[in-house]
Amino acid sequence: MREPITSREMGALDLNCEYFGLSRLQLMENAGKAVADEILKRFSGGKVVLFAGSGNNAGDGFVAVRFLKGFDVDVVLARDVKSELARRNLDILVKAGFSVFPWQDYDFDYADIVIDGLLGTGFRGELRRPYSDIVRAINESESFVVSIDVPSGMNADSGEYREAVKADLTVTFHRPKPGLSRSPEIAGEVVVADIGIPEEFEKLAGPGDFRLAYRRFEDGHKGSHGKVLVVGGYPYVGAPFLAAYSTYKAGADIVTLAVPESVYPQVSSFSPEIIPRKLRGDEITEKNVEEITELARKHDVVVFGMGTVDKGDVAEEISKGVEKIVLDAGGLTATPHCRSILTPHRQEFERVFGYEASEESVLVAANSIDGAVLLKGKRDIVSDGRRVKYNDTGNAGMTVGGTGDVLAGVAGALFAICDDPFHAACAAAFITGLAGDMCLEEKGYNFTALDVAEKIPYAVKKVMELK
Ligand SMILES: NC(=O)C1=CN([C@@H]2O[C@H](COP(=O)(O)OP(=O)(O)OC[C@H]3O[C@@H](n4cnc5c(N)ncnc54)[C@H](O)[C@@H]3O)[C@@H](O)[C@H]2O)[C@@H](O)CC1
Ligand SMILES: [K+]
Repeated sequence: MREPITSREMGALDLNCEYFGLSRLQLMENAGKAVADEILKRFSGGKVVLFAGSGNNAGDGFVAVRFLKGFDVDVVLARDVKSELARRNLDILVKAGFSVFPWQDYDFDYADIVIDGLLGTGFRGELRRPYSDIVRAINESESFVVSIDVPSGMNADSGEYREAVKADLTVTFHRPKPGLSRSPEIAGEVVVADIGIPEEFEKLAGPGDFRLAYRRFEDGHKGSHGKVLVVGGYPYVGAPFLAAYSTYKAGADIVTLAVPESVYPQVSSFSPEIIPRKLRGDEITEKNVEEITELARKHDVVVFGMGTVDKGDVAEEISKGVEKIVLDAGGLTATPHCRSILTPHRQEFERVFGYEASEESVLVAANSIDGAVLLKGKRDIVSDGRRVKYNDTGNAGMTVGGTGDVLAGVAGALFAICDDPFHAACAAAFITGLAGDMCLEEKGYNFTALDVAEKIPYAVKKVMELK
């Protein structure tokens, strides 16, 4: 059986499908048809009662009954249908003359088959009435019970339940939900139905991946959206600044930029938003490790290396005293001792790891660290040693200098609020490329890294508004 998928990951995949052109309505049609097919394999006729909730789980049920030709079907609504897609499918049933009843008016005395389309992966908390009444009625019946996706009342991820439908058969979609194997006593026989999501979509970063990493708190205080320490500079000045600036643009609350004395005067005059810190000496060396580690204590993540050359030793020492680090440019030669994201381009990757850049070698490289490798390229490859994703946003205009620094900063901002380096890296690659694509649309190919940074908030807005 395929590896389970959590409801958050499934939600991300389903947003990605929609973004790549495979609509939720199509998926719902396939899901409903799959439920009907499993019933048709086992029964040739009889009385069916579909109990429907208010979400897409109900929508799958409305589709399913359309395929049960020759069965006597009653559709029973627990409450008003809220999901627009489910509503569309319910309207079809009404138009087609199906018998539809509100639960409070329905006299449930007999069914050969009950279809449980009450609650799926959107279920939270505990069953409220009338759901609890319906679940009890289903469990008291002698009917063959088919649950759609998960038995209603069960948490799809943990398998926990207080009161839940006891299914004879659960038809779940795409991949099993983790809760099903944790509560086999209520899941019954589990069938994993293919609903037509291409394998490749599992490996393609999309807006769903960004949403897995990005979080906003309504009641947030200063700092709750991330505190990032960016360390870099010398010989280059613009690179660490670009990274720090982009960290803000990707939503971090506090960004501190620490650079050596030699470049401090320039860097500190760039932007009033960034808090500049002066590191002793003309370039970053081992003697700065203590002050950097001390500074890092007030931050969630350190982004190290932009504008430096061969500072792997320093980066490695810093990584011993912090929890999360993003390494770029001169920091890449380190083997980090904490959770990390490495952002090499092809040449850097091949120099540091000694293999030709490929999906396989990125996977192997990522396996050697506690974190993720984000290989930048026409098609970015992200891996944490277990999972691999590609990212196809971005365009030829992004070969301009500095876009790598932007990406490192964005990765830092996302890593500060998301503990999973793989999700943070996928999100960073996707959103930075999208910002680049928005630049291309507006300005043609002659945009700069600063233009990409400026577009990050708009890319974020676009992704967060997707439905
Ligand atoms: N994600 C996907 O890719 C796909 C999902 N599909 C179906 O969509 C389902 C998820 O749909 P939804 O996200 O709409 O969620 P659900 O249909 O599971 O339920 C959401 C509804 O239940 C209500 N609800 C939540 N907790 C409750 C509680 N404790 N008591 C009473 N009501 C409660 C919510 O207010 C919401 O209206 C899946 O389980 C699956 O059946 C399919 O259509 C195929 C594709
Ligand atoms: K269900």
